[in-house]
Amino acid sequence: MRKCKVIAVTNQKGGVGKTTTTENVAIGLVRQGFDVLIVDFDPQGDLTSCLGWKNNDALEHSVSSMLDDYINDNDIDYDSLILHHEEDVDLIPANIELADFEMRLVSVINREQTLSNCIEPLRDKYDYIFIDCPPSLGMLTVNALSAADEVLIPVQTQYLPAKGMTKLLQTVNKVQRKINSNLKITGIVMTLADLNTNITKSTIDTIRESFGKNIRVFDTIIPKATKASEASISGKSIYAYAKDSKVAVAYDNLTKELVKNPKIRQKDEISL
Ligand SMILES: Nc1ncnc2c1ncn2[C@@H]1O[C@H](COP(=O)(O)OP(=O)(O)OP(=O)(O)O)[C@@H](O)[C@H]1O
Ligand SMILES: [Mg+2]
Repeated sequence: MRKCKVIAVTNQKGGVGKTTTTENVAIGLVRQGFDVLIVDFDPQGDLTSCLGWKNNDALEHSVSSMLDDYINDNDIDYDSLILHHEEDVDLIPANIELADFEMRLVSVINREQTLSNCIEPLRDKYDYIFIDCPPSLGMLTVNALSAADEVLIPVQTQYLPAKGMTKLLQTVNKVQRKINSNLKITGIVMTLADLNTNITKSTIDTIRESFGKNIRVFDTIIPKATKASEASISGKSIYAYAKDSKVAVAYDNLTKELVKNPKIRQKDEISL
C-alpha cells in the first residue's frame, strides 16, 4: 500500500497565500515525480479557478456533490469527480455550493470526519493529497484537519501573526486531542515577503524566534511578486508561467525542503 500524506493548508487569515502555495507546492511535487491530488475545500473555489476552471459554478461534480453523496449513502463516482490538469496534478474542484456545508452536516454522525471518510479510498492512489482551506476555523477547516496527517501554515511577513497563530494552534490542538491524534504540523512558510523592507526582515526574525522553538519554520521564504498572481490568472503554475522567476525558484526550493522530511521539532502538545 502506498504511503500517502494528506496536508491541509490552513490559516484563518484571508489572503496569506494558502491557495497559491497549495497550487505551486502540489505541482512542484508532481515535477519531482509524485502523484498528487488537490482538494479545493473553499467555497470561493479560488484554486479551481487558478487551475483554469474559471466557470466553476457550472461544474456538475464538485467537492460539495461528493460530500452530499457521502451524506446520502450514495457511491462516490471519483472518476467523474476528479479533474486532470495539463500539468499532471489532479483536482477535486469546489464552488459556491460548498458554502452551506455546515448546515447540511447538522444531522450527520461524526460530521467532523465527513471529508476524511470521503478521501480515504484515494489514499491508495496518491503520494500527496493537499486540502486548500478557506479563511476560517469553522466546520470546513475542522473537517480538513480531521482528514489530514499534517498542516502547512502560510503566514504573511508584513506583520506579526501572534494572536491569529495562537487561535489556529489551539484549533489544531483540539483536533489532535479529540479527533485526529496523528495530526502534525508540517511547518510555517512565510509568504508575500517584500524583502527590501526592514519591517519585513525584522518580522521574519521574530517569526523564527517565537515559533521556531516548537514548529518547523521553512528556510525558504516566498517573495512578493506580480508573476505569482499573473500565473494564477493564467490557469498555470508558476513553473509553467515564469519558470525562471524568483517565485518559481522559491516554490521549487520549498517543495524540496518539504520532501526532505527532517526531524519534526515539535512537542506533542503545541504551545507558544
Ligand atoms: N508571492 C506572491 N506575490 C504576489 N502576489 C501573490 C503571491 N502569492 C499570492 N499572491 C496573490 O495574493 C492574493 C492572495 O493569495 P491567495 O489567494 O493564495 O491567498 P489565500 O490565503 O488563499 O486567500 P483566501 O484566504 O482568500 O483563500 C491573490 O491575489 C494571489 O494571486
Ligand atoms: Mg485561498
